[in-house]
Amino acid sequence: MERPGRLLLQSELRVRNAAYDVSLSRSLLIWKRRTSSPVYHPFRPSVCHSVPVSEIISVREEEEENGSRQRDDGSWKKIREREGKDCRQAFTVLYVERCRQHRWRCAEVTFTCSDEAVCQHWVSSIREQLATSRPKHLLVYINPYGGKRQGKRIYEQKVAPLFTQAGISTSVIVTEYANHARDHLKMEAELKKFDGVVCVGGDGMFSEIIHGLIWRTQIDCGVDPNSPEEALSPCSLRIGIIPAGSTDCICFASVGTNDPVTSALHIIVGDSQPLDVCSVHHNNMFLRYSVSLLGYGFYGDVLSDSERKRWMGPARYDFSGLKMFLTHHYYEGTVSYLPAKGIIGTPRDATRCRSGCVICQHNGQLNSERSEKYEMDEASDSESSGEWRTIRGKFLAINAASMSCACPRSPKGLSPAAHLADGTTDLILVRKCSRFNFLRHLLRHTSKDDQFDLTFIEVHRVRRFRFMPRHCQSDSDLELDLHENSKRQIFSQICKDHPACGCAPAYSSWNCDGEILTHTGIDVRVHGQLIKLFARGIEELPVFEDLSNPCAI
Ligand SMILES: CCCCCCCCCCCCC/C=C/[C@@H](O)[C@H](COP(=O)(O)O)NC(C)=O
Ligand SMILES: Nc1ncnc2c1ncn2[C@@H]1O[C@H](COP(=O)(O)OP(=O)(O)O)[C@@H](O)[C@H]1O
Ligand SMILES: [Ca+2]
Repeated sequence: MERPGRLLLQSELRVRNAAYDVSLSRSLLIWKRRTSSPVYHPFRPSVCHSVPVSEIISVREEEEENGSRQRDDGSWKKIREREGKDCRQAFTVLYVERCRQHRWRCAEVTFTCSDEAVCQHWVSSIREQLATSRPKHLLVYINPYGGKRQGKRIYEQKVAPLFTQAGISTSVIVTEYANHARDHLKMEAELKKFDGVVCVGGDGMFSEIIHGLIWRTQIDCGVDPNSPEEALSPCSLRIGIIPAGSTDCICFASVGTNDPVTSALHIIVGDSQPLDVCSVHHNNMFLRYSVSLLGYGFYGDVLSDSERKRWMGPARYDFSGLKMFLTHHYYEGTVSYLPAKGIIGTPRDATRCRSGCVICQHNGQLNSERSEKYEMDEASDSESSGEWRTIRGKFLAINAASMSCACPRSPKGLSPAAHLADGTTDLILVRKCSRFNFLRHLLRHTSKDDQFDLTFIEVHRVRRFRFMPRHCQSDSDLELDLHENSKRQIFSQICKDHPACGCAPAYSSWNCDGEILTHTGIDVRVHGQLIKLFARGIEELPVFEDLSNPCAI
């Protein structure tokens, strides 16, 4: 915990009729009960509280008459003047309180003082400290059809009242069709008016938002977003995620919980968490961006199958997951990758990406130095330097996790040691194995056991990778792709008719943050810290009482 630093203000104020010494510094608000005797009272409620200024949600003035509080609106003032009653001034501070499992809630404390000037001085001093990195105007997109179709209700009931309380103004767009938010951000939105964008929906909706925002940023900065070699310009607007989808793994992996109120509070206090973004190309043609999972084979098949079962809601993933596990298809192809050099951390170490992650800071710094060098010496990272490695084989799944991909289904995620902002992605190859072994691997996502500690799994931390399915010898041959796909449809029909024939389809599809990609041969590149979220990474849970507690000073 932070030390209080130089005091800006100190007064004796009352909280629920007890006297408190209240102090404000740039970093902390502390209220400490004045005790007449130094004797410890075990049954008295806690006597000293402190709140980091960065976690104060808002402050509002109240007025109090003979102990009964009333909001400070004009009508009350008139009554007071007319009747000339004995009034005391009060103000309420709303602040973040931590609950179980990384959840945040809004708590409040009301201070009363006899002097109006003192009260106003307190209110204005606290407000002054809240300024800087907090958003004032937000552009909100709601997907009314995501998850359990509760997006609009969640926003209106749980989030909008908090934004109002914090003095944030909003422009709200309820989307009317898929890609509405993306296209609005790309072409129409007056981004200069806003300090951030809020996405109410799931991973698919978040994907729309980043596609709009990244595209728009490149156009505004004169960068060609189609080129796989170009260094993309980072987006300045932060994005807040109010989880209202089916998996919500981007929210879960960056906040630690899928809770709309917690997300709203991270937005209000102006948190900032950089995030890596992968660009996905096919033959130098831009396809999509990905921030969480890019999965071929198992996760691609689960997604394709589940899209037809949207009516089931989030349960469609369990249904399709079981079905694709039983189907047990494998796919042949070639994976090549460029291992991340000079970084600290590996996909199999015990460190976890947490709030203020030093690995993200170190590797992020390294990336920005590298990209400066890269601009001077364009060939430094290319194939010509011969660092690429190639693996040919039969795979049940090929997954690239740019972040842990933790979600309620798997609280540690697809790659538990992956980092939000280290400029790398963890490439996980699951080779063809028995159903029993694949089940062991899958089940380990939900237990403490290491899901990579199996002979048919390998995992590499990479900056770039490519995949080429076996049947696609010349990757440029789109016609062949189409031809093979129609062949595949015929085969799958035959396979349905003759379930025992055992032949597997040649192609799966890529699951790119919950969207299906139309091409199978892809070239993926990580762009370190390209976007920023209103989040701070998962907070380490406190182990024991902090010795540097300012109340102890
Ligand atoms: C037999 C026991 C199996 C347990 C396996 C648990 C592994 C779960 C790992 C899930 C990783 C999810 C990564 C996130 C993907 C989302 O982008 C995507 C889309 O999410 P959305 O519907 O937009 O919220 N969801 C899925 C399931 O593909
Ligand atoms: N108004 C809309 N109507 C239909 N689809 C939409 C609408 N708005 C967004 N979408 C699309 O819905 C898909 C799923 O959204 P998402 O919020 O991720 O929910 P889920 O987590 O349930 O998949 C996304 O691909 C998004 O592009
Ligand atoms: Ca990463």
